[in-house]
Amino acid sequence: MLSPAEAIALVLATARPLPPETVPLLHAAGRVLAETLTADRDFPPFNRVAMDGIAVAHAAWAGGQTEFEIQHAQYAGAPSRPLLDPSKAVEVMTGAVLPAGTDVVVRYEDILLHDNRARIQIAAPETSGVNIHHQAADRRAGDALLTPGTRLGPAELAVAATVGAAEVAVTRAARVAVVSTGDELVGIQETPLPHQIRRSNAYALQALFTQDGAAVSLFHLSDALDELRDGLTKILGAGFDAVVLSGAVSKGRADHLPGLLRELHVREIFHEVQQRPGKPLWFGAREGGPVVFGLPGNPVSTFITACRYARPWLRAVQQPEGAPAVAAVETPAPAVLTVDINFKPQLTHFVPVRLTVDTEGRRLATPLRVGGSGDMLSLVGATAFLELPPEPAVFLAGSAWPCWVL
Ligand SMILES: Nc1nc2c(c(=O)[nH]1)N[C@H]1C(S)=C(S)[C@@H](COP(=O)(O)OP(=O)(O)OC[C@H]3O[C@@H](n4cnc5c(N)ncnc54)[C@H](O)[C@@H]3O)O[C@H]1N2
Ligand code: MOO
Repeated sequence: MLSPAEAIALVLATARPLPPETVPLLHAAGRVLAETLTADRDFPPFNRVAMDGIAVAHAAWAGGQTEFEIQHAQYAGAPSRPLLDPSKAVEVMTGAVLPAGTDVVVRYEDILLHDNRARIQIAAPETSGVNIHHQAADRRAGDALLTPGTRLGPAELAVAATVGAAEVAVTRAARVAVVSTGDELVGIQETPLPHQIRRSNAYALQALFTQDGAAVSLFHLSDALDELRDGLTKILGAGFDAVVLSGAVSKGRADHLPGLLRELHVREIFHEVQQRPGKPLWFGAREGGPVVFGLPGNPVSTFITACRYARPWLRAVQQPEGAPAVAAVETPAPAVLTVDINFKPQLTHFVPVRLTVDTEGRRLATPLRVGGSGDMLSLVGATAFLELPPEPAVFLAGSAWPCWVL
């Protein structure tokens, strides 16, 4: 049986970059850039006044002059007017172009203004340039500011806006079908009969994949073989990039999916991974069609396997052509267990935890009480999960293990 590392390698080997598309910047949050955005001008584009006050010639001030007549006022957004007489000053506002002929700004807090004259109350600095954000101090025109493969968060969107990228090329959103299966499951508006439950997995998966920019469609199919076959045939041919099923991949008589998927020409790449939860995980791909994740139906198994296998695939396919696909997939950072964990089976053990940071900056992982992989309530408050290897059987408090942040 495959280890999680072998399984994720097989999953990622199927990831092909999605093509780019152009979207308005307003709709680009969370998407992955498929072009290079360059500085269209210097940053800042002019010597920018950084404090409200007066601008003077440093040479005059350093030479002993402390009283300056105000020649004019320079506001942000107004074309720059030079200082014509170096013994005078210009009142300047933050964001204004520094007037030619001046090279230092003195804050209002450090001057007295009276009768159109300013008296400076502090000693001149040794050099000019104080309180000025100099042209090109941050970047030069033509510099690459954002490169392909960058996820557009708030900071990146601001950069795109400032270079005038009203539209940006991003990788197309992955189209994902989330399909729950099972005759015991009813819709969330329905009142379940005693032998039924409401379907919850699809909502967790929808939220998880949407966070990564995917366009998710929800489906539900019953366990009846004919309905399952008809439904899956339609879904597999509907142009999705990935089909994510939950349930019906284990050994029960109604667990038809592995056989049915083979019948529908979805090539099995693996079935079962040496792990808990999530051992019955199924993964395959259809030639010219979607990849298919058959996630085990128990809610904790569904959630953990979606995070560990489906989400990295989603991130990998969003990396544009040429960008290293594996760069999309973060590596787990170690976290320190706060309690002992005993786990004897020779399986990788995924443990939902809450992460905190101690006074020395170490990441601490406190396991949540999990009543088994059907206990979906145990995931509430989880911020990460540990990946404990098959050996040893006892994981001591104070030891550090790979940890995936949710
Ligand atoms: N004889 C064996 N039985 C089982 C094995 C095994 O190795 N041998 N593996 C167990 C493990 S581990 C898991 S996990 C489950 C996975 O089974 P399936 O993927 O076939 O899932 P189902 O049987 O369809 O459902 C399991 C459980 O989860 C509930 N469920 C399913 N879908 C949803 C949903 N969308 N929302 C909420 N809850 C859902 C379902 O009602 C079941 O209670 O198999 C073990 N059995
Ligand atoms: O591994 Mo199953 O996924 O225990 O619940």
